[in-house]
Amino acid sequence: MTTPLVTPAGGGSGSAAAPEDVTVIEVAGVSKRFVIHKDKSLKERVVNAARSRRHREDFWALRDVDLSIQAGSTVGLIGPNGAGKSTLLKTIGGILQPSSGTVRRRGRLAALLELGAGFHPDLTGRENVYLNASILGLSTAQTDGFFDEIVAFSGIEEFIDTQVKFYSSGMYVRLAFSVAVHVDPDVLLVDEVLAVGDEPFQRKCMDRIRRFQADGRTIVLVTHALDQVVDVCDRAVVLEHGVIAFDGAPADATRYLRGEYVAQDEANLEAARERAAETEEAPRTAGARVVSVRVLDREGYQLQEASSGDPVTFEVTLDVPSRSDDLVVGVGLATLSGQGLWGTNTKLMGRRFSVDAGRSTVRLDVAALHVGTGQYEVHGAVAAWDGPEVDRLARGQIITVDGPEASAGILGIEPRTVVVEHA
Ligand SMILES: Nc1ncnc2c1ncn2[C@@H]1O[C@H](COP(=O)(O)OP(=O)(O)OP(=O)(O)O)[C@@H](O)[C@H]1O
Repeated sequence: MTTPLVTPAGGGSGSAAAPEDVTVIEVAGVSKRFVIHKDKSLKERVVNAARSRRHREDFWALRDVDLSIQAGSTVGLIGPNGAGKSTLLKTIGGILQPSSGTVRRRGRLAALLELGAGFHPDLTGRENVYLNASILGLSTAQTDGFFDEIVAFSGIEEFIDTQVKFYSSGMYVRLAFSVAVHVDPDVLLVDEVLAVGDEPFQRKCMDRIRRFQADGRTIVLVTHALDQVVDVCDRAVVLEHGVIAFDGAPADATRYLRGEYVAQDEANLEAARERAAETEEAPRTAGARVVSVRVLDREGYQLQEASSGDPVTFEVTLDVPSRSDDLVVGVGLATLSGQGLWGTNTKLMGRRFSVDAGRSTVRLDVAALHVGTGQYEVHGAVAAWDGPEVDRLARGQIITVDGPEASAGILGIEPRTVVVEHA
């Protein structure tokens, strides 16, 4: 059975934007259980044939989730793989029924969910557009009205009479997104499938999403593009293991999640170190640790504040278990939400060196710190010359930068003159 791209949930008008204090989606105590069937080995199946052929296991993809979404908001659902984001989005869209709890929706809801959902593979693009529209309750004449626009936006005119089973993922998403946004929904649910579209199409989709926002419509977006969440959303919800771990401002949510990813990376690094220590061929860099990273002025004093364009020195302090000439030391800057901005390391700088066992400091001079007004995280890392990173201090220091007065943004680019010529 095909899943409708658009559901007439709540029977909304599909046109007027709802006032902002109206809750359009109310998820209350929602849990979703999947039953996983694990095939046993052939031997087990033969031995236990009389009892059961399959082994069943319950898996809770969502646990007691509460979420209210107001009209006119753009909410990002973020979190690690398998956290339950898509399951929650499908539950909101009415495509999955919760095992317990309730979901209430208001207004017409359009959903762009996983690849394969929404379209019937044996039907052509044209037939699928009409099928989806009829599922929504639109007449053929109404569908005729927006058909050309859908096809033009999708950019796949040539293939509109081809069965969708022959579509590439990108073509599929182009048509699916186009249908979803042209049927005048109050609420748009978008799963990360947009990422399979090429860059120009993704830009077009983002433009359309911004237009939706300007119209006061509601958008729920699942994505792994954390910078996009900060850019587009006014609220972000972090899901982890099927529960809401954070709900708030996008910059705070992405910082929280990046912190979790760093903690996970550190746990992985630790496990890799332990594994390396157990093998005889453990690299000599295995136990290297970044103790601190600081930004200094040329006199060697630590800077908490700097001006854009200042010469600075990054100082990384290391603990190394044994003498090594195999180390790469790196430093970098990121925004407070964790978006990486810049980095360098001693290998990129063509500088190989050796350090003795124990504590050492490595200083990297930078001619000018060209960043705009704001606060930045400074990180330090150590890696093997031809191997993986062995340790990283994600937030060694925060530095406040006073950028060029006449410019805004992350880059510290100083504007000089304005020339106006009259023709
Ligand atoms: N139909 C299903 N049957 C069994 N398990 C499922 C089903 N759908 C999802 N799951 C499981 O539920 C968990 C949550 O899946 P979901 O797709 O919602 O995660 P996600 O956060 O969207 O992940 P990703 O970022 O990888 O897309 C996963 O462990 C997944 O394997």
